[in-house]
Amino acid sequence: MTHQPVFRVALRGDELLNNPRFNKGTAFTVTERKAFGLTGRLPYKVNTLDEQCERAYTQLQGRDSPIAKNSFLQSLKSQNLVLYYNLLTRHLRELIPIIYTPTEAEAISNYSHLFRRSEGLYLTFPNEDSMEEDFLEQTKGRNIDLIVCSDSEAILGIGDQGVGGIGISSAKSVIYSLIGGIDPSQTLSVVLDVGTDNKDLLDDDLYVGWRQERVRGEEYDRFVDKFVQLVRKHFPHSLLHFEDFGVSNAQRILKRYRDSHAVFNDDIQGTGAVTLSCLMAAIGVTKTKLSEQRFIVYGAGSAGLGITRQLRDAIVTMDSISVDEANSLFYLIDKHGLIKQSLGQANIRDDLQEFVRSDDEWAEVKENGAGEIGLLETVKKVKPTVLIGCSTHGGAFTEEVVKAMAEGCDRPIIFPLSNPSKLVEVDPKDANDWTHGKALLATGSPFPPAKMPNGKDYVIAECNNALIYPGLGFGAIITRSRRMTDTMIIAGARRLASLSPALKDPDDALLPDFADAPDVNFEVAVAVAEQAVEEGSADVHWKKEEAREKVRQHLWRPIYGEYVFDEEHGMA
Ligand SMILES: NC(=O)c1ccc[n+]([C@@H]2O[C@H](COP(=O)([O-])OP(=O)(O)OC[C@H]3O[C@@H](n4cnc5c(N)ncnc54)[C@H](O)[C@@H]3O)[C@@H](O)[C@H]2O)c1
Ligand SMILES: O=C(O)C[C@H](O)C(=O)O
Ligand SMILES: [Mn+2]
Repeated sequence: MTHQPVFRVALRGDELLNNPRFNKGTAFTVTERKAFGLTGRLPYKVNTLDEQCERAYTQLQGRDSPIAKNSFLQSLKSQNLVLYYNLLTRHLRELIPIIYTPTEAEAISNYSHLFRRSEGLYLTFPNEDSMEEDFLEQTKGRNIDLIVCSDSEAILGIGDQGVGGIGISSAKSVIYSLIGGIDPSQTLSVVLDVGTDNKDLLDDDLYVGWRQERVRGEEYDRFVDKFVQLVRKHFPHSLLHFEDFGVSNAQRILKRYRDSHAVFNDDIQGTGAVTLSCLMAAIGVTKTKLSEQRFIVYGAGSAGLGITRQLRDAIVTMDSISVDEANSLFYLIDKHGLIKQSLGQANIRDDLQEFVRSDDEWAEVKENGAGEIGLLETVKKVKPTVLIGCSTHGGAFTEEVVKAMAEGCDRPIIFPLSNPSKLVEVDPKDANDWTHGKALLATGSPFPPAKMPNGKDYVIAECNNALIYPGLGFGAIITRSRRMTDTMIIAGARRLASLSPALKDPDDALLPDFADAPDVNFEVAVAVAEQAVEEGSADVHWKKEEAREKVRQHLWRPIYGEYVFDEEHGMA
């Protein structure tokens, strides 16, 4: 039986019932009801957490659509955190897609219309002067270990969502607590509302954010910098997680701050890490080396470039080849086709320069190699072994593309990673059918199993950064690391790869199931913590061998504590 912790609490009556962090609803005991002035405020029966979960689950089943379930759970979260997390823990596989990808995308795009209650911290451009005051007000009395923030410019694949981006910061924070075991009261979700260029939102009278075009350039940088400096000043040991920034800001901000604080960009680094793990599992099945692959990455934004760099670095380290040789294995395609010289320097972002292909290579395909080269042409010429999609272009991997790829290699590795589900580059069921079960598949959103020619199910791995970032973050937090280093991330990715079901059975999924995500992330956190201590990124006095026990001790679990009223020293 789990031991019940004892908390000193200063709140009474309605204040206690209205505080989601401390509220237990009908689970307050008779003694607590007397001590906290609740006897007349609650119905007679004292429920157990099991009973409360059963009731909440039944109520949830009464909602008929994913978005209605999402709203129900959102409201439960604002009433009783322990009950919310406990319920989710019991039904992880079923409920993660409701509170996270893909349903959260729908909730975010309707944010202003679904709005009922605020959550997290809204830092809005015109209120820049009071930013520190607002920040301190929101975090008063709490020790914040984790801050998730978004400026909402590139939310999943659905683009600029303005103030609704608070939804992705909150959902990512929830996953940290649910899967990673980070105490939710030590997390902070932030939206940096710097306006929006989403015309529908600008035209919407009910829009609840700052109805102005996006601030860019120096003013934007100053605003972001002010926020980052506040985080560094007040919570120097925290992890600052950036989510769904526009591609050029994402890269720039990460580079700017990564040597002075533990910052982490999930779309770049989290996605790079989970995809590396997934690929390691896939080449375990094909019995080939990383450096023997030819890669096409379709969509060269935050995720595409993050993945490319992560894979490239892994190839250099693991297969001991030069950076140039490793770069030459990658073909990146974006809106204007293959990224090659004739696009012109001005049209190619700086951070893509090392992956620009020469025109000469394409002289047989197009005169002088100039002109746009599309996906199908690239597949036919390059004969890729790996095709990764992070383009937001639903259906881009057509039957012709997939079949052309299957002609060039025995076991095509195809990861259509765009979210939410409707933007997936190819439905995994189709890719499986078109390749007669030969393709090794993973997607960014959850999909049902595909049928193999022998009638067996092929479980589609969910290659979503949520399978790894909670563990990466926990590993960094528990070691009080002041940097999130590449080596810490690789340690986590390798540990995740080692847990792939396909290592035991090549017909099984490439990555562990999300139902096992808490155990998987525990292992990732241990690997990251070990690495942080060993390399000296950690700021703790314990040894690498103690990492496992330390992670275990710090895991937060959604159970009720026993409350003692203490007006003077209690929590409020
Ligand atoms: N599975 C995961 O864990 C994961 C993680 C991060 C992002 N994603 C998904 O990947 C997608 C991209 O995310 P991002 O953060 O990199 O966004 P981003 O805006 O930084 O990048 C998208 C890129 O795709 C390009 N693009 C758009 N249309 C295209 C087309 N028709 N053909 C080729 N390229 C095209 C854009 O020009 C841009 O460079 C989203 O759908 C997102 O949900 C998945
Ligand atoms: O949010 C997700 O599901 C993964 C990823 O960070 C994305 O932007 O799509
Ligand atoms: Mn994201």
